[in-house]
Amino acid sequence: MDQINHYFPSLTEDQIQKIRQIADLYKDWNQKINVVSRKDIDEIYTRHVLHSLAIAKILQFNPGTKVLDVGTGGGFPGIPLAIMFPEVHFTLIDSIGKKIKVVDEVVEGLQLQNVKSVNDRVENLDNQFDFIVSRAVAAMPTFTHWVKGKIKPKSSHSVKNGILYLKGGDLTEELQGYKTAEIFPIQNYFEDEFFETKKVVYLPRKR
Ligand SMILES: C[S@@+](CC[C@H](N)C(=O)[O-])C[C@H]1O[C@@H](n2cnc3c(N)ncnc32)[C@H](O)[C@@H]1O
Repeated sequence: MDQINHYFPSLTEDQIQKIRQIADLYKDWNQKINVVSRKDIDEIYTRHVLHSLAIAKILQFNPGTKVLDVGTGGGFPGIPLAIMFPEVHFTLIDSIGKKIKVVDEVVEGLQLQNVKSVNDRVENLDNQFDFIVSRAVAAMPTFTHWVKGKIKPKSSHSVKNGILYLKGGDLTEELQGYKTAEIFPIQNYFEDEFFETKKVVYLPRKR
């Protein structure tokens, strides 16, 4: 928790309060529906909250931006990002109903007004978004196939709309064929060995 304050000094008292509540809410819900591994729940601020917020180090979403979190599970990276950007509209989608139940309970517990949840496969969504965020869902070729056509062409940001994906390890092979991909090592932003191999992959929308 202290780490989060340190890396994001401009958080308001309300945002800090909400982030503080996260551990209790997940510890409680995780006993009923397992969405976070046991080892990770003790390190929820580093492994889930801070990891999710790495995306905020790459891009500050403008107010009014529409962001889709694909395969959100229990709400990562969507929930921490929704706390960080209260004026941005987040849609969190997962194909497993009980995971979305946890998302709904956490959203209610934190009184987040900017989060909508959807229990479906992303392929079935018709809407378009400015950005798609995700972590640990599918290899990039499968993922980009699933979300094809779901990113709006016009951007209000200084960069093109696109995908911000949290990935680990050597991505050389997986990202072959994605010439416009940019890779941001998270250890450049947060000093914790957990982030040693972790990256944010930014994939701008293709024309
Ligand atoms: C390994 S979990 C990751 C959960 C979360 N993103 C995290 O990092 O904690 C992958 C999630 O993706 C969901 N998922 C897989 N394929 C999906 C699809 N096509 N549409 C929506 N959700 C999907 C699964 O149900 C699962 O909850």
